[in-house]
Amino acid sequence: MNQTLEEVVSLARQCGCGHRHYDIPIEQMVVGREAFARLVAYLRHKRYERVAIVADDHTFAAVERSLCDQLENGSIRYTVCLVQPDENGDVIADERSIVQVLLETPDDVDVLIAVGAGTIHDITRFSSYKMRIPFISVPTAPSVDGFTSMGAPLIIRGVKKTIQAQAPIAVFAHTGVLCQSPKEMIAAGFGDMVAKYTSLADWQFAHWMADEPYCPFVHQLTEQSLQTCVDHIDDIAAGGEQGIRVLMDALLQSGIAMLLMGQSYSASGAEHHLSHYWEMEFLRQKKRQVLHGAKVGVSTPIIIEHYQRVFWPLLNELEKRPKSMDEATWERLKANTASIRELLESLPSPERIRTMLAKVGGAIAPEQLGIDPQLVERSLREAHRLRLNRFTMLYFLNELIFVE
Ligand SMILES: NC(=O)c1ccc[n+]([C@@H]2O[C@H](COP(=O)([O-])OP(=O)(O)OC[C@H]3O[C@@H](n4cnc5c(N)ncnc54)[C@H](O)[C@@H]3O)[C@@H](O)[C@H]2O)c1
Ligand SMILES: O=P(O)(O)OC[C@@H](O)CO
Ligand code: NI
Repeated sequence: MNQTLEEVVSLARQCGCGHRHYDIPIEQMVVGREAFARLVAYLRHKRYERVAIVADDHTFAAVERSLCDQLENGSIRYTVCLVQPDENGDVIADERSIVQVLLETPDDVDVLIAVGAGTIHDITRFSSYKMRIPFISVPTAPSVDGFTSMGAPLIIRGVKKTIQAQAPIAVFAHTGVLCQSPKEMIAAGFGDMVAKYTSLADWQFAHWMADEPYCPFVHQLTEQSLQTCVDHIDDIAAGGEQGIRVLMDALLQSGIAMLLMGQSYSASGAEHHLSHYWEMEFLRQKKRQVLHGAKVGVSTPIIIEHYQRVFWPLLNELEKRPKSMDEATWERLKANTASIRELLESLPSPERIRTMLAKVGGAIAPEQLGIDPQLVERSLREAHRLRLNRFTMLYFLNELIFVE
């Protein structure tokens, strides 16, 4: 983390933004080679006797010997639930996976341990919440900022919805395991961070235009985690321990920012709408899933281009009320024009973002991920409908501007 966990807890307590900040239940957060030894010490300290690991075939293989040997040496008894992939070979955070975890978890378990990346964490987060027991996070790849957050984005009847559940009570991220994770997952983690350029801009916009709850401290935590990744891009691209630690710390900090607000505004704007739309389309077409961070990485410059192309001209036509706008929208937009201009100007160019993504080995265009231009076009028109309670600039342009 850029700031220690203790600093964040203390700053959140002093925050004067006027909004409720959720308590951070995370008691320990370890990123290092000693993570699994510290996990065992933590389990013993908590006197947890019955532990259930939730993983999938790949994530369990990534930690198996190093984690299980430690647990056995520490006399911790554990069961393992390996969540099964769907017909396409993907493990999905959906009804089936959740029911599998509920069925395979013994009734007297004290704590669940999520051993995996974003998907395993969301399945475990939701299942443990419904079982009214805590969960511990053991990330196997620095691929998303969803380890420390409390929301679980789930696919329910084919629709991606985020349900607020719970954050972990502790995180033990073994840097040896993270460094061994596939390079695409490291690039995806960087992509999920780059997405904060547009998510933060959308959040700020939502606050100005629709009085959505906003907190400068949470904004700053997220921005700081993004900036450290940008500052250390060479280290992250090299994939060594130092770069992976910087990336992981940033992902954990962004997750805590979401947790403090009890929702994901800071981390997920229109670029996430597009990604979720593509994900659902791939599920419908029974195509193999693409990493979340890879999708939000390529959607971020697309959203910036779209805002520059569609929003910018609108801001120059506000002297008289344009026919495309109702009175209230016009007044509000006029009152905030200077701030919105400045906000749009502050976004990096799409080329700069693509250069950064390429540097860490990530995709820069949707076609590289099997997402065709028609799907991109359709998502720019429709994807905001997935989250009608999220007031992004994309929502605004599609729902509140009336094109004849
Ligand atoms: N809760 C949140 O706040 C939040 C935040 C961001 C993303 N997410 C969600 O996370 C999900 C995506 O997670 P993801 O991108 O981490 O992918 P994932 O968890 O689906 O993992 C992708 C694949 O990588 C494998 N894998 C993981 N670690 C590995 C390792 N060390 N070695 C080899 N293979 C490994 C997995 O088994 C899986 O097959 C999406 O559903 C997204 O919406 C949630
Ligand atoms: O819950 P949502 O809004 O899908 O986003 C969570 C996460 O992907 C942010 O990086
Ligand atoms: Ni994300």
